[in-house]
Amino acid sequence: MAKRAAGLVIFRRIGEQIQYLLLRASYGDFHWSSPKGHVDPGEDDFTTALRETKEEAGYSEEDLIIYHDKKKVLNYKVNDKPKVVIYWLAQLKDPNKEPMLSDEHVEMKWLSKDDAKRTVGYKDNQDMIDEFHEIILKLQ
Ligand SMILES: Nc1ncnc2c1ncn2[C@@H]1O[C@H](COP(=O)(O)OP(=O)(O)OP(=O)(O)OP(=O)(O)OP(=O)(O)OC[C@H]2O[C@@H](n3cnc4c(N)ncnc43)[C@H](O)[C@@H]2O)[C@@H](O)[C@H]1O
Repeated sequence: MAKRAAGLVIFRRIGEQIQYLLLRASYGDFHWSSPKGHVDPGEDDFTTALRETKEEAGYSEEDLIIYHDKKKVLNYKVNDKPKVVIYWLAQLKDPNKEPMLSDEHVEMKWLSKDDAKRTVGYKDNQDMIDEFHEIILKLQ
């Protein structure tokens, strides 16, 4: 069975700019991703996404506008085992509220779409950012 994780792709608006939050892992290949993590037994994906966002970035549901109908699913392999990651799009209400990191991450950045795509590196994640970005532009 595939390993399952869930999280939120969080963006903020700073003036005319749209920026995406990325966190850098404190382990392994020190990769960058949106807040997300393993779905615990009996937990639904959305509950996981909220819990992991609180644990990893310090943001609660009240800090965010969550677009429940804007969801993307990534499928990839980690150590040859399939993994599925479900992400919802979310906007940080107060763009000046900085995240509070846990010991799972060593660094955070707010990045433009193109810098976020470069930083995550993986094609499916880049495509997801593009798709979410188009959705955000239509929200304005
Ligand atoms: N590897 C590790 N070593 C030590 N402690 C660990 C660990 N992973 C988690 N932990 C610890 O385990 C505990 C439970 O964590 P928890 O967050 O609850 O569970 P998790 O499932 O491990 O969480 P994540 O899904 O966020 O894990 P990840 O960052 O490894 O996954 P990702 O898919 O991004 O990344 C996994 C790999 O896939 C790669 N990858 C990411 N995105 C893609 C993609 N789109 N396509 C292909 N490969 C990708 C990454 O570069 C990376 O190599 C925590 O204490 C945590 O610190």
